[in-house]
Amino acid sequence: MKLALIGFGQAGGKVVDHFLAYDDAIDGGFVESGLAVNTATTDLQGLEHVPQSHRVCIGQARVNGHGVGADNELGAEVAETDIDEIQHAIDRIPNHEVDAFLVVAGMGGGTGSGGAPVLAKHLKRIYTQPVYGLGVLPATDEGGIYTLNAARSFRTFVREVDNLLVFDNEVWRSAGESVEGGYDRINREIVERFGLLFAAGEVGHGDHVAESVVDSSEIINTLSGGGISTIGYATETVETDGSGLLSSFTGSDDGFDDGSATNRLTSLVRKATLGRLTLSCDVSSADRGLVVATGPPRKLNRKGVERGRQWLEDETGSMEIRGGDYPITGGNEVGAIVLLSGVTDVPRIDQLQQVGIEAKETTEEVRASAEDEFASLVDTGGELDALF
Ligand SMILES: Nc1nc2c(ncn2[C@@H]2O[C@H](COP(=O)(O)OP(=O)(O)OP(=O)(O)O)[C@@H](O)[C@H]2O)c(=O)[nH]1
Repeated sequence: MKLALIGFGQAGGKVVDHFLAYDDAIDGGFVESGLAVNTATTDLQGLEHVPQSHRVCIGQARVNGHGVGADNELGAEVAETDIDEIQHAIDRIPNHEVDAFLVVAGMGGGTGSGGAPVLAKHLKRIYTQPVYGLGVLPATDEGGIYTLNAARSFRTFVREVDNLLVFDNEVWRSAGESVEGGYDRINREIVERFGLLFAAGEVGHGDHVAESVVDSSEIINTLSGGGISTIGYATETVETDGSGLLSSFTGSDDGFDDGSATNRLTSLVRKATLGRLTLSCDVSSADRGLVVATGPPRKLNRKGVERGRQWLEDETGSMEIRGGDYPITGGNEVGAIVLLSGVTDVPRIDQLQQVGIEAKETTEEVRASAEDEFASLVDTGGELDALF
């Protein structure tokens, strides 16, 4: 499916930059346009693939190109004030070619976490296409302000988008990795999972007609109904060097074995679902799901996808599990992407919400005690007045 990608803030911009590179590398055709919006000019300058004309610096009057320093209320304010500038850049996207918008942002900073929900709300008012969010959660040791920003912004972002796809930095970090090196690797993991999913819905890709190609309406239907989504992905290397010539005459295989293809796909679907998800959750709490088998067309079969799909139906107890293929010629990996949508049992989000509630209570306590102090000062003032 064709996406208009809009990266908000530093993390958002970098992830969109990676999406553009990935789309090119796999010839995916799922990116219609990629934009980056930021309050910091240096972040915008650091991008490699987003065209200059698609980089929008907002909040110049307030922060003069220096970022909002993790103040997400300020991030939201400047996004509201400068929404016309962002719209101006979006106007250059051929809107009729776009199946959906995807607003990408780190939830822990100021610009993206404040601005992304504002932009999503605006887009939903203007366009008829779905508006999805891709929210990156901060790692837990990044500091209180990041967690607090994420806790506040998450609720708003979920409310404003048609579905919030989530990626949790905490789960994907590796010990001993530099921050920058780590982000580069993590960003590749992000775009591989979400990119393959969206590329799968881009009908007409490649020259092979799969048994049951996933199309964009299946992705849209799985995401519709709102809430939050997570993705699992697993791959296996396969032999692809059978003799093509003879097999094309005999109709026999080039190493293709229906039974083992079925088994392979079924176990890949299990691995993808039960392995590391972009956001950990209780799989049985998913409301809807989509299974996509990727890889060389001759290694994919309908039965394997169907078995995997049925297994996921049993795991989730949901009747809304869809399935299909995304054939990729030339590779030697078979994979399964599992999209779980409308998940509700997510410990990480409960933890974030708890932080949000505690922060609100602390703020209220601080305010109440400040008011008490002020009142007692006024009282004392009254008593003092009476003395004179
Ligand atoms: N996955 C990933 N996360 C990132 C990356 N860069 C920053 N982050 C995360 O994003 C959060 C910080 O958000 P940023 O996008 O840097 O901040 P911002 O939206 O630009 O806001 P300000 O810097 O406050 O103006 C932190 O939780 C980081 O862990 C990245 O390239 N990839």
